[in-house]
Amino acid sequence: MEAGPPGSARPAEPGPCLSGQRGADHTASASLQSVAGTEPGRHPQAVAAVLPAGGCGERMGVPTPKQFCPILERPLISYTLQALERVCWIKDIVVAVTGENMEVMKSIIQKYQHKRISLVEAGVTRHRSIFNGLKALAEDQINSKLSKPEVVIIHDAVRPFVEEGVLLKVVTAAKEHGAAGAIRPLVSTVVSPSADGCLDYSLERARHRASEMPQAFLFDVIYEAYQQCSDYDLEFGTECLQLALKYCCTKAKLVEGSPDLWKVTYKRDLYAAESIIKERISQEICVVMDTEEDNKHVGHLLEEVLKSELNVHFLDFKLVPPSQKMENLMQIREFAKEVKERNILLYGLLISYPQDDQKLQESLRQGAIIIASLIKERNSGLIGQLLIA
Ligand SMILES: Nc1ccn([C@@H]2O[C@H](COP(=O)(O)OP(=O)(O)OP(=O)(O)O)[C@@H](O)[C@H]2O)c(=O)n1
Ligand SMILES: O=C(CO)[C@H](O)[C@H](O)COP(=O)(O)O
Repeated sequence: MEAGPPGSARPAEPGPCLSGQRGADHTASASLQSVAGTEPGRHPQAVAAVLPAGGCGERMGVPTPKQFCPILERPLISYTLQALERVCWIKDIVVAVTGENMEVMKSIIQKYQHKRISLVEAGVTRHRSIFNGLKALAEDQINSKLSKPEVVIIHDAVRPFVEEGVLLKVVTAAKEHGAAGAIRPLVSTVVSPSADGCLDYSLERARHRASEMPQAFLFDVIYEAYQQCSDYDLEFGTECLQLALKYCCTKAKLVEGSPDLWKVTYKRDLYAAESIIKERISQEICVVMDTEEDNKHVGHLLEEVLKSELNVHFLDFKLVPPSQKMENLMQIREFAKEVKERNILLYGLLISYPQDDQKLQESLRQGAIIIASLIKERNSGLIGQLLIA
C-alpha cells in the first residue's frame, strides 16, 4: 500500500480567508547537470523556485484557502512541494504565505518533512507575493541562507501535478531566451464583450494559447522587471512573462505543457485533483505478502491477478514471516491507528486457499478486487478491519 511521508504532528487549522484581500491593499542526466549548473565554474545554487501561496481562494468558495484544502487528508500545497522536491537540481524553494497562515505552513513542512523550503510573507496580490519571494533570493539580503540563483522557476502552489520534464524544459529555454513558460491549447474561444454586454470581437482560437505554470526566468531578468514595474502591474497584472517582455524586452519561449498543469481554482477542481492523485497512488504500490513458505505460489498467483485488476507495476514484492503484531485482530486495529498518524492506511485481508484450483482462482480474484478498491479509494473508515475474500 502507498505509504505517505513520515511525520506525526497534525498541522494547525488554516486561518480563514480575509474577505476582500484580493486586489485590496497595495531528459537526460547530462542536461539535468547543466541545468543545475554543476559543471565546473558554475554557481552551485543555479536553480531556485518561488511558489506564491498567499491567496485566499475566493473562487473556491470555502473558508480555507485552497492551497491548504485537504486532498486525501493531505493539504494540496504539500503535493506541489513534493513534486518540486523530487527534482534534485532545484536547490531552494521559497514559499510566500500570509502571516496568518505562517504557522499552518510550518506545521505542514514539519509533518510532511518537506526540505529546502524557506518561507516569506505573501503580498496582497499574486505579483506582490512573487516579488517578495524574489527579494528573498536576491543577493543583497542580510542574514539570508539563500543565495541568488541563475534561474528561478515560478510556480503556483495550487498546481500540484508539475513534472520534472516540463520544469527541465522551461529552465533550459529560460537559459537560452531569458524567460519561458508552459502553455496549453485553449479549450474555449476567448471573446471580448463591449460595454453594452454585446460581442465586440473574438479571438481566433487556434492562434492563441492559455498561459499556465511553471515559468522560468534568468533571475536578473525577472528581478529587474519586478523592480521596474508599476503599482498598477503589481496590483492587476496576471502574467509574469509579460513583465519580462515589458520591462526587460525579453521575449519568453513558450513550451507545450501537459493537461495536468491546470490550476486548482473551483471546488470541482479539488475532486479532479483527488481522482488524479488516486490514479497515481494506485500505480505506485508496494505489496507486502504474509504467506507461508509452502504457499509461496499463491502469492505469485495473487500478484498476477492483481496486476490485471490494477494495471500497476509492483515496486516491491516480499514474503515476510508472520508478524507478532498481526496475530490478533485487536492488534491490527491498534497498529492501524498508530500508522495512520504517518498517513499509512493499514487493512487486514484474509484470503482462503482452497485446494480446488478453480475455487482458489475465484478467491484470489475476490482478494484482488478488494485490494484494488482499497488502494484506489483509500477508505479510512475501513482501516484496522479484517476483510475476508
Ligand atoms: N495575494 C496573493 C494571491 C494569490 N497568490 C497565489 O497565486 C497562485 C495563483 O493564484 P489564484 O489561483 O488566483 O489564487 P487565489 O488568489 O487564492 O484564488 P482566487 O483568485 O479564486 O481568490 C495561488 O497559489 C495563490 O495562493 C499569492 O501568493 N498571493
Ligand atoms: O494565469 C497565469 C499564467 O500566467 C498564472 O498562472 C496565474 O495563476 C494567474 O493568477 P490569477 O488567477 O491570480 O490571475
